[in-house]
Amino acid sequence: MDISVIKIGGNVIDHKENCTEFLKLFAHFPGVKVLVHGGGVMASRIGSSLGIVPNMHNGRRITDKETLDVVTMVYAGLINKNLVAELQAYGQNSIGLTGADGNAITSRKRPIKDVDFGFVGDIENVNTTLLETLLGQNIAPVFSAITHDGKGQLLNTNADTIASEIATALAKSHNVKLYFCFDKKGVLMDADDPETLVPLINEDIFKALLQDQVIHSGMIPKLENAFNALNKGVSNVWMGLPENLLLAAKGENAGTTIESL
Ligand SMILES: Nc1ncnc2c1ncn2[C@@H]1O[C@H](COP(=O)(O)OP(=O)(O)O)[C@@H](O)[C@H]1O
Ligand SMILES: CC(=O)N[C@@H](CCC(=O)OP(=O)(O)O)C(=O)O
Repeated sequence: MDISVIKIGGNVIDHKENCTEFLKLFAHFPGVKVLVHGGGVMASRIGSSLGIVPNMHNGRRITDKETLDVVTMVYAGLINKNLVAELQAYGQNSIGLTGADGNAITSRKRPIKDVDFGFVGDIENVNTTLLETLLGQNIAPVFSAITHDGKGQLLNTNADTIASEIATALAKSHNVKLYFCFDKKGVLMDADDPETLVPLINEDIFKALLQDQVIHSGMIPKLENAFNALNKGVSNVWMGLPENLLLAAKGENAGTTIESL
């Protein structure tokens, strides 16, 4: 099968109009597809309103017990169910999942090294049989950023990592393309200036831009996940604005394409 794995960032879905525009696009995107959504900005805001202050390290959330409850409610509940309901309205049958549903994604609580990330899971397995069954019925799986350890514990997992690991697992038997849609035109030399787009990036350029702090915060895990997918058999990896998704699918350069060395 030709499969598109599309990730949508929290900064896009946090704006109703942008979210709706993206979901219509996703519903009409040709072929078989999987959606993975973030929502970090919403979890931070809703958590803060409950007195649970966000704690980030290099773009990744430190997830204590209270934060895990917040992210479960916000990602797997509020966001995931609203996205699925809206997709149904656009004629795209879809099913909202955490990693626990259908045993879709198992992960292991990250061991404590320099930093204790708390209830954060590193992915161990993606249930491709389940995904193939759903995709074969033209039901789009819609994943929130929650996985489980198989022993009853839910874990928070970066949504870019989920997209990358799903794409990689499916790439063992299918032709998979991975698209990261977010609130910027792509990788930028100046994150506030869309005119400074970097149209192609490889790992050497990434390391140099990281050193110069041109790339920071959430862009670090996004690019690490992009290279991970490319190095493990995903045929194309792209990042950019949701409205440029169709151009990207046609191979037109409207964002940043990730290249292997
Ligand atoms: N060089 C860069 N180019 C574009 N964005 C960058 C760059 N460095 C850091 N960023 C930041 O990374 C963010 C994207 O990461 P993140 O917030 O995790 O995305 P998402 O919306 O997908 O969750 C951008 O909104 C931007 O603020
Ligand atoms: C462990 C970890 O960092 N989890 C992420 C999951 C959500 C996410 O990735 O959302 P965006 O795509 O909107 O950033 C978090 O809680 O922020």
